[in-house]
This record gives sequence, C-alpha cells and structure tokens, in this order.
Amino acid sequence: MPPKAKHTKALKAMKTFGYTEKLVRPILKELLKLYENNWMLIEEDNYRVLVDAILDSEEQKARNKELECLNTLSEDEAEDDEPLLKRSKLSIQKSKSSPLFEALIPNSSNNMEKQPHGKQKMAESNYEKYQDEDNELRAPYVAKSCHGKGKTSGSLQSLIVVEQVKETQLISDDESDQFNPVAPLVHLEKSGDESEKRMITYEGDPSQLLLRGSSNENCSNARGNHSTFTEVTDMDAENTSPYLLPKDAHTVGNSSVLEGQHSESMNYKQSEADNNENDAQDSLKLDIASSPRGEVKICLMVNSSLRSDFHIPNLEEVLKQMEEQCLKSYMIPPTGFSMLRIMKEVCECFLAAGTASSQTEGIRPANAVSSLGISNDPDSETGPAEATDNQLILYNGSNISNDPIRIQNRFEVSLQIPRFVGSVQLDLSRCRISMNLNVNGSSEMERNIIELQSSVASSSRMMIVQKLHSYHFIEDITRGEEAHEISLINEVNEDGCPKFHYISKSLTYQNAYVRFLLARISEENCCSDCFGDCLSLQIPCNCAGETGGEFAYSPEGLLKENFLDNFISVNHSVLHRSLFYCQDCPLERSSPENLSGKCKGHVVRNFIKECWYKCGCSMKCGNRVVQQGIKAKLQVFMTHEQKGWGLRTLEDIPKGAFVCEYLGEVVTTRELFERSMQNTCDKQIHPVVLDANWSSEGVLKDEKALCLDPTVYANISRFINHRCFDANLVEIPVEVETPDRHYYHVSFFTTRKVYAFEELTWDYGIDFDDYQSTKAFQCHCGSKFCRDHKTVKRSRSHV
Ligand SMILES: C[S@@+](CC[C@H](N)C(=O)[O-])C[C@H]1O[C@@H](n2cnc3c(N)ncnc32)[C@H](O)[C@@H]1O
Repeated sequence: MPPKAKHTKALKAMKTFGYTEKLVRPILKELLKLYENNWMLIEEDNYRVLVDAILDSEEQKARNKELECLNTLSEDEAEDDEPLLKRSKLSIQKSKSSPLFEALIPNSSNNMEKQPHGKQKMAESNYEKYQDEDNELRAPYVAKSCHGKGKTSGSLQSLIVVEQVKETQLISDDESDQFNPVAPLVHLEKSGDESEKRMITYEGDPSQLLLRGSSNENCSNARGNHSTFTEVTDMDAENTSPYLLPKDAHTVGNSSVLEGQHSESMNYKQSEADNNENDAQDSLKLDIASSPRGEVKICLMVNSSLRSDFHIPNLEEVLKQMEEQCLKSYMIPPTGFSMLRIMKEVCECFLAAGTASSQTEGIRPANAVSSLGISNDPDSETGPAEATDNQLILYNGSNISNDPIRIQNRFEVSLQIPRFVGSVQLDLSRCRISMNLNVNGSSEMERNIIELQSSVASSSRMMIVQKLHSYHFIEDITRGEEAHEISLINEVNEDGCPKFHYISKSLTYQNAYVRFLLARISEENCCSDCFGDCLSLQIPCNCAGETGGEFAYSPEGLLKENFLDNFISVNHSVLHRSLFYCQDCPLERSSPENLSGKCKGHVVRNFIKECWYKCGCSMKCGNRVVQQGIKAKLQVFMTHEQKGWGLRTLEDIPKGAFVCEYLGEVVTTRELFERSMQNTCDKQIHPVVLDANWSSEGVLKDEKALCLDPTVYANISRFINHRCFDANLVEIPVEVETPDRHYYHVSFFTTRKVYAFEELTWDYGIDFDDYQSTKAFQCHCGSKFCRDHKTVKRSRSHV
C-alpha cells in the first residue's frame, strides 16, 4: 500500500475512536519520524502506538494547561512586575517535563534521546525485527524454524574427574590425553572418618575451576563468574529431570574477598556513624533485610517525635500483611512469593548495581584455598575438616532436607528438591553437581560438571574417567522480552534452539485486519474508578459484565472452577465430535477454492474478558491476569519421547493459573494457506484459529478469518507439545483489548495442579482418524487416552 493510502487508513481508523484529523496528523508525522517511516510498527496492534501517543499528548496538553494556570497564579502573586516574555518561557520549560511531550513536539531538541526508555527500546527492537525479517524471512516466506541440526556455539565440552592415589585432576576433553601433572586441580581426599567424610579440594581460583573447558577463560564481565544455578542430578535415575536449584536465591559475587572486606569495613564505619547519630531513635528502627554480608541494609525507621504512639510491630506480621496485599494487588502466584526475599534481592541488586563497575575479575587473596566438600554427616556444622571460605557443603543425611547448599563467598542456593522425590533417598554420592556459569554476560551458558562418584572411588581409589554428554543451554531465550528469564536446555541430543523470533505480543501480518471497534465500547462497559484489586470486590466492577456479572478469576488471579470446567468440557466435547457442521465456515479448509462442502465444525466458544484497552481502568483495574504476562518459572527442554522440544515448569503451578499466551503472527486463513504451500519444512508449528465467535458475524471469507501462525515469530508456547485428552493446559480465548468478535488472545491455563518439572501440554484437538491430521505427526504423548491408535499399537507391539 502506498504511504498516502496508509496515512488515510490511519486517519480513518483514528476517526472511529473520535480523534480528529487535525489532532492526529502532527502526532502521526512525529511517530513516522521516530520510527523511521516503519509503518508496520505504527499499524501493529491496530495502531496501538498511535493511540498511545495521542492519549499521551492529550494528557500532556491537560497537564500543561494546569501548569500554566498554576504559573500564572503564582507568578501573579509573587512577581507582579515581571515581564511577560520571561513568564511564557518559564511555563514552556515546565511543560517540557514529560518525555513524550518532547518526542511529539517537532524540532524539540534531542527528542529521540528523551523517549521513555521502554518505548524507545520497543521501537528499536521492533525495527530490528522487521529489518531482520526483510533480510531473511520474507523472501520467499519459508519457515526456518525446523530444528537446527548443526552444533551451536553453546554446546559444551565435558569434564572428567580423575582420581589418583594422591591427587585428582579435573580435566577437559581436549586435555584428557595430555595429563598435566604441573597443575593439579582437584583433590579427592578423605578427611575425618574415612567411610563417612569425603572432600574434594580445589586449589586455585574457583573461577578457573568453573571455567575449565569453557571457551572463555578470561571472563571480563565483573559478574561473569557467578554461578547462576546449581543442579543436582541423580545419576541412577536415568530419565528423571535434574533437580534445579534456581539462581534466584542468592548470587553474590566471589570476585574479591579483599574488596568485600574493604567495603564491609567501610560500610561498618558508616553505619556506626549512622548508629551514633540515630541512637535516640534506635528503639524505633526495624531491620528488614540485608545483603549476605551486610553491606546493604533495608530498615524502617519511625520518627518518634512525630509518632509518640508508635511501637515496633512484629516483622513477621508486617511481612505477612504485605504479602497478602501484594498477592491480591499484583496477581502474583502465591508459590514461593516472599516479601523478605524481595527485600533481600533489593539489597543485593543495590549492592551489585553500585559496585559492578568497581569489581575486578579474579582478585583473590593469594593464600585463599577453595574447597568443595561433600559430607555424609548431617550433624556436622562445619562440613569438611578443612573448611575454608570458598567451599560448597552438601550433607548427605538419611532425610532429604531442603537445607541450603553453601558456597561461601560465591553464592548460597536453596536446595529445592521437588516433592515427588521426597520419599526417595537421594544419595548424593551418586549425584553430579553442575554449576552454570555466565560467560562474559552472554546468555549462552557453558556448563562444567563435577561428578561425585565417591562411593565407587572410596575403597579402590580407582580412576574415574567418565565422559559426559555435551549440553546445550541458553539462559534466557526470551532475550529480555519477558519479565523473567526462560531458559532452554538440551540434555538429550545435539540439537540447538530452533530458529525463531521471540515476541511477547502477537504481530499482525499485512492483510490481517484486526478490527478495533472501540466505538462499540460503551461507558457502562468500563469501570473508571477501580484501582488495583478489583477481583476481591464484593460487587464486581463493570468488566465482569461479559462473564455474567462474575469475574472469571478468583482474588488470587486463578481461573474459577466453574469457568475452568466449562472450558475443559467445551474442548473435550470438540474432541468427542459433538460439533455442529456448517456449509460456509471457511476456517478449516485445506484450500481457499474448496469453499462448498462441510468443514469439520466449530463450536461457538465462551471467552473470558479482561479489562478493555482504552477503558478508563486499563492501567489500574485488577481484572488483568493474561495481560500481566508469564509468572511461572518455565524452561524449554529436549524431551526423551521423540516429541522434540517441550516446555516444563520449574515450580509448582496451582490449578487454574494462567501460564502463557499463544503468540505468533495474526494472519488471514488465506495467508496461512499460502504460507503452508511454500513451507518446505516437515515440522510445522501448530497454527490456531482466532475467530472464536465467528458465527455471530455470519460467513467469514478466508481473507478475513484470522489465524495465528507461530512458525517464525512466537513465544515459548510454540514449544508446548500435544497430549491427547488429559493435558495439563487448556486454551481459553481471552478478550483482552478489543471487543472485536473476530480476535481473541488464546491463553493457556492449568487444568489441575502442575508439579515442578512436569512437562506442560495441551490437546491440539487432532483427529488422528483423519488422514490429513495424522500426517502432522505420530503421537508420542504417552496418555492412556491417546487417540493415535496406530502409534499406540506400534508401541504395544514393541513391548
Ligand atoms: C507446537 S510444536 C511443539 C514443539 C516441538 N516439539 C519442537 O520441537 O519445536 C508441534 C510439533 O511438536 C511435535 N509434537 C508435539 N506433540 C507431540 C506428540 N504428542 N507426539 C509427537 N510429536 C509431537 C510435532 O512434531 C509437532 O508438529
């Protein structure tokens, strides 16, 4: 479409929202300048950027007016004789306070630099995406998301633990045939009671220990040598998932003990001074949290001269109240949420942000000895006899405990053994401990492994040379697009991450016209006064109108049982083929020519409504679960069951919780068909139909009906595998920002409680009796309700 037509289309679209051409033109012009005429970014999501900019400019104008009034008033009062010129200048200066104002006023100085950080980032990143897309994706449109077969830069070298009579060496693959006696790295020694205590001593720099075998030994990033998670894997349990010890417990720099001591003493002096000064108030001060060595502290102080009636409350009570408040207000899933942890993390981030630049890599006291110790004695407080500052202590007691693993001066991680292994004795001498290491701050991680096979080695002191698999690990496949990192791990084969562009919002492809009929939203559908915690209101706000006057979510942000059951049964009934057939539905045809005949049928679906975009409450209303994005800690992993990559959760997720949205490119059915014709790749990511309520509009032509194609642009939901019938996720259409009947946000909610490390699955609704569908894949879902009878038969005959 020529730019002029695009202009007209944009102006027309804005007109439907009640914005005049006069108002829109300059804003559009400025946006085009800002986005370097990239219309795609402006048109995306029904001109969302443009609507935002208009709203911002309106808001700014109102603020300017207020400021001007205030100025005039105060200046009139204070400086009645001041020249007019100076006054108007002053008011302009004040009115420039908003960064968006700057972006929208032509010729305003440095308007680009003053963009709000998020917006500028979005503009740049989207721009990059589309540039990429132009270069390699669109011509011709061939899906490139087939599994990468080649080795990736992230594949790792294995490490081997060698035990000899006196010393044990930790060597990498390439060194295995070139034993180097000059630099013994790891000693496997016995200390104390020979049969019970065993200890690996590492002499030298711990960062070297971790980096051996990696591609980059000179980690220049100050935070580069922090282990980001520790993994304990039971080597006896072949197919069980590793027990991941998430990084979020503590990641405290080991970089410099000297520096640490220095800063500690400096801080101590400072806080001593503070203490002296505040002696009088000491009784009204409550320490909340601190970084592990006390460099940074958060405390609450009450000025007793202002509140004589105040007493220091119980900290636990305060935290409990805060947690309840936060859980309600911000829809945080209760699992693992703790105010105290947040406070501690604030301290640590404060410390890290303040010292990152001054930290120097690898500074250690010359005589420091690091050790990794493993003890079978749960009562031992000190661990191995020669415990020193840098050490890892693991207790292998008879009870499985969730006590922390300690690596002093390095990090402290909570041992989170998943509940399902709770009854099994975890024999740490049969475990391997893996530490992940951020190499140069890059998201690709290199992994080194120390195998503790002490039970084998104890009597014979034989040499253990075990070659471990090479792993592929990416710390965050979202590249910062989500609120928290989502890692990818392949412990099964050599495949690297499939090629695709990670998005956190669906994109609209050229012909897909996602109508945005805000005019249809009437005042009574909006709730302008709600703030934050709508879901716990006695009388639901207007946003609940579409769901029968009841919120679909509980106050904790979980889908209510009746809604959930309803959706699950709707999906099951689709599978039971209680569908109605229609002559005209175009959505599941294999070719646009084939317009007569019956389609496979559709159900008119229910949907959940969340707060509407542009409704007065869109930023404040608590009826927003899907819009708040992914909350659970998820991981992409290579499955063992011939399903390729899959998605799993790293923590328990309660029933009815939102997990993620199905994202991709919104395309018309016709476009999808054309793409599939060009697609030479045998693996296809499952496209979904978005027209949840198409029948209310009568016949939808292929060029109008909408689908979602996650082949090239997608989020983590592209990794969710199919499971027949009893999948733990159900897809639910959620109306987030548009009352348009043609387009819903397909969102995944849990059908039951999902335990940590379970794979997340949904039922694609494939009819395996249908030839076309069975071509998609042979099902390896493992469900006892599996509908792919051919595969089930085959696997039975193999047994
Ligand atoms: C949406 S993708 C899921 C991610 C995919 N496993 C991957 O590696 O990228 C759908 C594809 O995964 C595979 N798949 C999903 N569920 C499966 C199952 N139950 N059995 C076998 N293959 C499956 C099929 O190849 C299917 O085309």
